[in-house]
Amino acid sequence: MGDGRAVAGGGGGGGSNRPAWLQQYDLVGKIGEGTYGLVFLAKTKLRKSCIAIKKFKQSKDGDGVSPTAIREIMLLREISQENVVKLVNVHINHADMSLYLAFDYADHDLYEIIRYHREKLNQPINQYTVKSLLWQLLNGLNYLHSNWIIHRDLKPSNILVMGEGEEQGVVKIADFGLARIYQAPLKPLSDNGVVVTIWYRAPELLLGGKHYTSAVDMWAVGCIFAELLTLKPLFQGAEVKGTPNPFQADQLDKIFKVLGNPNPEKWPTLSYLPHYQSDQHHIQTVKYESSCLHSYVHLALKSPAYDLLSKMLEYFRIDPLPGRNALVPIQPGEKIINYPARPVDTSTDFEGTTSIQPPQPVSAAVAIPGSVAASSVVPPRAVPRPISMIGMQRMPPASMAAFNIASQAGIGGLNPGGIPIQRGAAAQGHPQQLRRKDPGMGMQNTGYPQQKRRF
Ligand SMILES: Nc1ncnc2c1ncn2[C@@H]1O[C@H](COP(=O)(O)OP(=O)(O)OP(=O)(O)O)[C@@H](O)[C@H]1O
Repeated sequence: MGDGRAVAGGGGGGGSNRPAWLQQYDLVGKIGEGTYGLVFLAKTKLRKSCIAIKKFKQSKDGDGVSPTAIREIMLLREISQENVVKLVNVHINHADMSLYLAFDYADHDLYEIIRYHREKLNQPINQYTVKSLLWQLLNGLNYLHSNWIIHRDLKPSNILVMGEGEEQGVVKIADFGLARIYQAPLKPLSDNGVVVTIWYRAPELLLGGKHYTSAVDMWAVGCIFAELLTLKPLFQGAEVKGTPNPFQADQLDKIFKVLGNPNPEKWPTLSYLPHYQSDQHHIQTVKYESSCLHSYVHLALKSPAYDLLSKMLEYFRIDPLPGRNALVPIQPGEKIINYPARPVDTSTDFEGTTSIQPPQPVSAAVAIPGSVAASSVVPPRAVPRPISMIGMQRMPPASMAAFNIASQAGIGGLNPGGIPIQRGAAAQGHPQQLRRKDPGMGMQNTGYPQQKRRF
C-alpha cells in the first residue's frame, strides 16, 4: 500500500502538497465518475503503462478509511483472474484520509460498445463478439463467485474490454467488492448528480429479499446479454427516488410484462419475499401475458441465444465459438470494428480543479471513427485463438457450494483452461446500482440515461 507522506510539487495535477506516491504517475485526465468517486487515467512514469486510478470520496463522518475496508481491499489485491480487472495498488492520503485504488486500464466498456453500435454504426454487434464477451463475463463471474464474491452491481459500464495490445478484446469485470467496502453512497444522490440504475436489479432484490445469492449477478448477466443483442436495456424501469424501499413497482412491471406473472409454483421462495406479500395489489392483481422474452430480444423460441437467456447453457458450444479477443472475429473476412478510445477529460486533476485543456482520446493508435468507415477487414494473421470448449474442468467440489454461478446457471463445465479456483473473500451487503454524474457534454437525450455520463 502506498504511503501518504506529502512532498512539495510533482505528481500529475495542481496543488503543491502532493503525496509521495503520486509521483510515480503522470495524470492524463478524468475518465468517469461513479457512486464512490472519480476515475482518472494516469501513466506510470517508469513503464508508461496506463493505469485507472479510482479516488474515493471522503466518508460522510470524516473518519477516514475503516480497518474493515482496508482488510477487504487487501483481499481484493489477492484476486487474480484474466477476466477480472486487476487491482494493482492501493494508496491512502493521510492528509485527508482519501483512498486511491489503482487498476489496470481498459480502453472500452460494454456501455460504450453498445452505444457505439446503437448510435454510430446502426448495426448489431456481431455474433462472435457477443458470444465472446458473454463467455468471458461468465468466466470472470465464475471465479468471483467461487471466491464468495457477489458483485451486485453488474451493468455494462462495469464490464471493461481491453483495447489494443496483448490483451485486446479481453473482458475485465470491474468494481467487484466495492459495494461492500463502501456500503452506501457517501453523499445524497442529488448532491453529486449520480443517477441510480435499477435496470439490472434482480426481482428478489426489488421484492425486498435480504438473503440473496450469486443469482442476482446472473440476473444482471441475462439483462446485459439481451442488451448486447438488441442494443437497448431489456427492463428499463423508472425508479421511485427518495425512499430506501427496495420495492420498485415500475421495474417489476417491466420485468413481468416480459416474463409473465411470477407465481410460487415457478418460483417457490417467492411468497417469502417481503414485498410479494405487502404489495400484492401491484404484483398479484395485474395479469401479465405469458412470457414473450424471445420476441423482445428478436430471437426465435428455439434459437440457441434464447435458450441461453432462459437456460444459459448450449450457446457456447456451437459456431461461432467464443474467442479470447472478443473484438476481432475469428472468421477471416469478418469486419473488425475499431471502437473509439475512452474519452479523457484532461482538464480535471486529482484535486478536482480544472485547467483549459480539451478532452482527448487516450491513445493515438486507436482511431476515433465517426461512422461505419471505422470497420476494417480481419487480416488472416489477426485471427485470435478460440476459447477451447474441450476439456473444460469442472469446479472442484469444494468450490461448488451455494454461491456458485455454475450450479445456478447449469454451466458447471464452463471453466476453461483450468483456472485456479480459490476460496476466500466474502462480499455481501446492500446492492448499489448508482450511476455517474451527468457531465453534460452535449449528448442527445434519447431516453437512455447512461449515455449522458460521457464528456
Ligand atoms: N480499470 C478501468 N479502466 C478504464 N476505465 C475504467 C476502469 N474502471 C472504471 N472505469 C470507467 O470509469 C467510469 C466510472 O466508473 P465507476 O466504476 O466509478 O462508476 P460506475 O460504474 O459508472 O458507477 P458505480 O460506481 O455505481 O459502479 C466508467 O465509465 C468505467 O467504465
